[in-house]
Amino acid sequence: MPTGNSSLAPNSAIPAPAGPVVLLVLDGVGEGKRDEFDAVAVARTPTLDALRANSVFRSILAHGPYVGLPSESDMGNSEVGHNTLGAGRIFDQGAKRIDKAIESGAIWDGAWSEIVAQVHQRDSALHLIGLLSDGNVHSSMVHLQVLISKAAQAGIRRVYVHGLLDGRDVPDRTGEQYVITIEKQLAEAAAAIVGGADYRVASGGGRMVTTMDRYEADWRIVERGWQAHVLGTARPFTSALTAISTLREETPGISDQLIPPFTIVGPDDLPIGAVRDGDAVIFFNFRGDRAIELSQALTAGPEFDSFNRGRVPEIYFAGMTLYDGDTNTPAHRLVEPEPVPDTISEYLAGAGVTQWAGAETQKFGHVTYFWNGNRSEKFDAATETYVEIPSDQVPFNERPWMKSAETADAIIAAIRSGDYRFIRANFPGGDMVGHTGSFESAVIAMESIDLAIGRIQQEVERTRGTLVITADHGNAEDMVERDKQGQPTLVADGSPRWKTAHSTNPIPLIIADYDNRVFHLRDDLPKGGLANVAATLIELLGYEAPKEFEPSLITE
Ligand SMILES: O=C(O)[C@H](O)COP(=O)(O)O
Ligand SMILES: [Mn+2]
Ligand SMILES: [Mn+2]
Repeated sequence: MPTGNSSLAPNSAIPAPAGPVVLLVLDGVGEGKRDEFDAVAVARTPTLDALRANSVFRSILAHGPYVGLPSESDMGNSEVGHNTLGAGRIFDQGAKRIDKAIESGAIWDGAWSEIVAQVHQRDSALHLIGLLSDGNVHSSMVHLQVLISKAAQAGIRRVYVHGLLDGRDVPDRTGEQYVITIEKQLAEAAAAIVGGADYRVASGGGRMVTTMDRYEADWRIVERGWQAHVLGTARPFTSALTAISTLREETPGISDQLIPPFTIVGPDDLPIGAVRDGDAVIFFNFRGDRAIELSQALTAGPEFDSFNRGRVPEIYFAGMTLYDGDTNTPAHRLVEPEPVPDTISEYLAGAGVTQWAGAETQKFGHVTYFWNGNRSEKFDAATETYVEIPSDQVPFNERPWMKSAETADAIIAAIRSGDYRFIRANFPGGDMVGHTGSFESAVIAMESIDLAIGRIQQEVERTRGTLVITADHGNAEDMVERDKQGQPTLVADGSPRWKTAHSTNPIPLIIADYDNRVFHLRDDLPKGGLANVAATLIELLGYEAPKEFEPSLITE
């Protein structure tokens, strides 16, 4: 039985097209300066260029307040972007939700009191695992700092931070600064505890090789994190700063995200903060995609078979928030999420509109789980199909074409089947290759995506459907770190300081209709953004958009 809301009325002005409405989300493809650091502009993209020139085209906003983030300077990201695309409305998101729970004190109403009770009763340690970053995408330094202060106030005597290095949502090669900040706070907090306390960084590693895998793309990443944080058997160092400087010397130019995992050991060569029976563990990341797998490893029983965990400590585990609503992962959390109700998928399922969603592994959950308001189950299994194409397990600058061709194959098969009225897919190249900081690779990523779009476009045209192309946030269109005036910055040898993070740029919206329907862009929505896309899609499918949605960007 569909769980959908079935109140979509037919649109009297814009009829449904003969063929499907096909939405392509080009992950991390914004509207840039079209200069030599804009991989989207530098790439040879004849199909995208022709679509921009010959169909309905405008740019829309995908950052900060337009996707529910605190300020204009917050770059967008995939979670909030796909949540907003699917919800058709703007909700408080990510960091902002946790910030509010800290302000109101609600953060201490959930699992926190059980954590404190456990640590006192068992005379055990509290472990804080997560990303050391102020990118505000997966985690926030402020949240970690608040937890450390609160632990000290609660008189907890042993606190160990297992800190992952970012270099992906913040400028690269800045990892040390975050470690220095946290070590200083840990030392101050410990010094203030009467009778002495042990507050230290106990392990770490670059986030793309340690712990933060997503969508089960490569469990070995989580296994390495398990060894570093839980077992304490990663490569030993006497401090996190020594670890980072040594590992950097061994691989000059290494990105923070790729720094191998490490464990801090004491003079006896034993790990200072391995996870033991009776301990409490908080994963302080708030975003789910890259937090689910370690959470599973930390809480699953003997049936767990994604890697061999060896010793499995008996612990109290809590996440910062709920990471997966369908599997209730994790069972304990500090902040309860606000569900996103009445997404576009739910409305379409309720109206009986057949839907297909697909992407390669790296973004599969984005077009399903995030798109559906953090829900991985379908609304109506009878009318929805999800297809995942396995991603390569390599740094993506080495395979920048990713699975663009295979994704196009799957979309074309879905169109040809005639079974689906709404098809949505994600092409990750602009984002995943943009994050590597390799400009040449990002150009190739865009060219391979353009080739894929060309093939899809022909099929949409042949079936008299509508092709809609947008993105979720920027990345590949601005590949250089800029100063406050927007000028590119250089490294010591005069080469550009390549940027690995997202941008705050607007993103494109292209609507190419091949059924000769008449509609125009509205001119009264200059601040239109991702939240306006769902209503636009519903109108393009031939229905009236729900009243609670942000308005459609088109009019008859
Ligand atoms: O998880 C990541 O890869 C980055 O932190 C954010 O990228 P995404 O929001 O595009 O997934
Ligand atoms: Mn993205
Ligand atoms: Mn990204």
